[in-house]
Amino acid sequence: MPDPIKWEDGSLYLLDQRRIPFEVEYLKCTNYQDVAEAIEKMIVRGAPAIGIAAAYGIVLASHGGLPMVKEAVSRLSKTRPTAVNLFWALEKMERAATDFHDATAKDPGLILKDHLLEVAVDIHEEERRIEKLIALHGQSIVPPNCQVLTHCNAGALATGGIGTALGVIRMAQKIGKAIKVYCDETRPLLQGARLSSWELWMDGLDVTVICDDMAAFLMKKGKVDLVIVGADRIASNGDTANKIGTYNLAVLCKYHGIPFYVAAPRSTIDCSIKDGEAVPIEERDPDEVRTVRGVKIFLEDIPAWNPAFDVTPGDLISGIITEAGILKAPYRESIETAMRIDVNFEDAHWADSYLKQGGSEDGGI
Ligand SMILES: CSC[C@H]1O[C@H](OP(=O)(O)O)[C@H](O)[C@@H]1O
Repeated sequence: MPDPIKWEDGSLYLLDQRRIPFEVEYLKCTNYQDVAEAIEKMIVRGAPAIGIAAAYGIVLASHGGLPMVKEAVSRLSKTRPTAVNLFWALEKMERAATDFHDATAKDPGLILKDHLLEVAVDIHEEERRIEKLIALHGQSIVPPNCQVLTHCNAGALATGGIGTALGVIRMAQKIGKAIKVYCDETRPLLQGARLSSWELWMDGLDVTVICDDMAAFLMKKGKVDLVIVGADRIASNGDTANKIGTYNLAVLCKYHGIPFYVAAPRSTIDCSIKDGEAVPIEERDPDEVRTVRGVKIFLEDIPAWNPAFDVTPGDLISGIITEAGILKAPYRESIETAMRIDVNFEDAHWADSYLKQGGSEDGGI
């Protein structure tokens, strides 16, 4: 699986996910403006991946010192409003620059860029380790011979690691639970059809793409035992913002008595908001609805509505799988506890032993 985010020789290379699966092309970013545009155009997308890319964007601004770092933070924070990982990463990078700036006042020899690169790489590497823990915890809710439905792409392309929802699926498969996966195509930008099916197919999994409007009938036919999705922002009561169409699945799962799980790192939890009403929902260009891969499907003059996310109430969520374990309702309490847990990353190593089974040295992805 090509890395969606690569830092090489002082530049950031972003896999252009708009072209996947038919072309594998990287965009070279040499300044923070390039990174901001890449996030807005969804060349790089997915909550954790957006945060990681933005962190490297701050590194590209470091030659201008703290003033340019602050300029870059402001610009990057205006790219996409919903995924909280973006703001978490920018805050961490700005704090590192500010703290370091005080230090450089005393010792001008220190190089801000090297320090910020260290912090950005650490954010990236920690995300990879976190996803292995999410996968280890999450596989426990996947029964053998499970038929799993997933929505959008919460895989390696969305996170820079093994993925969150797809990381759970990969781990369950590697541990020996034969999995059949259905991917919702996920209109309008088709992240499920283009990205998730490609990731899973490349890993040799049994994957089938369905149109979003087929999910209910698939459930009625008894072909879905579990739904697992990613997240972009989780409120302190467990209400979860994720790709538009996720809420539909949660309601359908309630009706059909099917478990509905969210998989996400704790950096996706926003404890500053009490419920999902406060999540800023990105509205994108109506032309994304008006076209399919550039081909118009209805008249220009007819308005289109294009919210990129919806919010699933916590009471429709069976569990939230994080690196600190699987959180259950009441989420206000379980989230409060989870945020205080000091996670032992040692376990991530034995995740590798599973992921490497039949896979390459880099943990099977
Ligand atoms: C692992 S988070 C992935 C999350 O992000 C996606 O949104 P987008 O493709 O618009 O960045 C979608 O909500 C996924 O669940």
